[in-house]
Amino acid sequence: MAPTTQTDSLFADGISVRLGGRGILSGLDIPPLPAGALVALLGPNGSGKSTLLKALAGLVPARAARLALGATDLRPMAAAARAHYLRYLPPGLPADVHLSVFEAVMVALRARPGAAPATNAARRVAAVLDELGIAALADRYLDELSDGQRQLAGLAQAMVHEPAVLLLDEPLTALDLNHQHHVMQILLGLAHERRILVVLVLHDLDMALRYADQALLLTHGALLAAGTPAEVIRPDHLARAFSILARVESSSLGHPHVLVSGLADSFHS
Ligand SMILES: Nc1ncnc2c1ncn2[C@@H]1O[C@H](COP(=O)(O)OP(=O)(O)OP(=O)(O)O)[C@@H](O)[C@H]1O
Repeated sequence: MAPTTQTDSLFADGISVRLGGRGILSGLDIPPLPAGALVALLGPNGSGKSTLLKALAGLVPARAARLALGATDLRPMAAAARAHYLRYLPPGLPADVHLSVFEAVMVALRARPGAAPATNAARRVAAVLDELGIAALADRYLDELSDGQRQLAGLAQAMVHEPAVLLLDEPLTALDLNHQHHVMQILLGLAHERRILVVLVLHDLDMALRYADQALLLTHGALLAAGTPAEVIRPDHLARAFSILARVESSSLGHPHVLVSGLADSFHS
């Protein structure tokens, strides 16, 4: 396997996925996503966001004209091999796994090629739990945690691996407001300081406006818009994608917010 550095961009062109006899993604061209970027994947329910992340991770059968991390062609790799480069975190961890949080993160770390010796590994696991503010959960069992706590444990599993690309499917969904911002700040740090490409599905457009470097907006399995969050999260795009009448205004704190004034049924397609 060719060595890959964490400074490579992800290239995904002509991504097509069929599931259950239906075309879910049809020749989707994603602009190159650079290492070190926090990319928000946006779109209405059923628009193909999860399918796209799974296609990148090799978890659903997909065709691609190009799928590469830098010069490394990911297409011939099965999901297990791709996981060394791209780590997919589903929206919820299975609730029936009887491992402690520490053990679960350790298992993830040991699965990494060239895993660190045991004492370093234990230190690394403890550091990640600490960084996420869940050190107190280390000895708790996954099947005894709340959904939000389990989501943070899943994030620790994904982070400890330090892949080149993190693919996070709705990582904020079960989290309270404090943890949502905490996690976004951690992800921003992973992107900007450790040069990891973080692609995350978000339903909260304000979070995307506030934290993301780039945004991708999907509708009906196609890319409606790509660019900076301000370029993507615009009234005309929101009307077409979400059938809402909305505008973006700056709050008194200087953060942009989406203000919804109504539903735009006439835009619904
Ligand atoms: N295994 C499957 N078999 C058949 N169709 C599927 C399968 N998985 C997803 N789909 C369909 O693919 C489309 C895209 O689903 P996907 O989960 O990617 O959407 P999403 O944008 O992530 O939605 P949400 O915001 O609701 O999570 C939907 O119409 C869904 O019904």
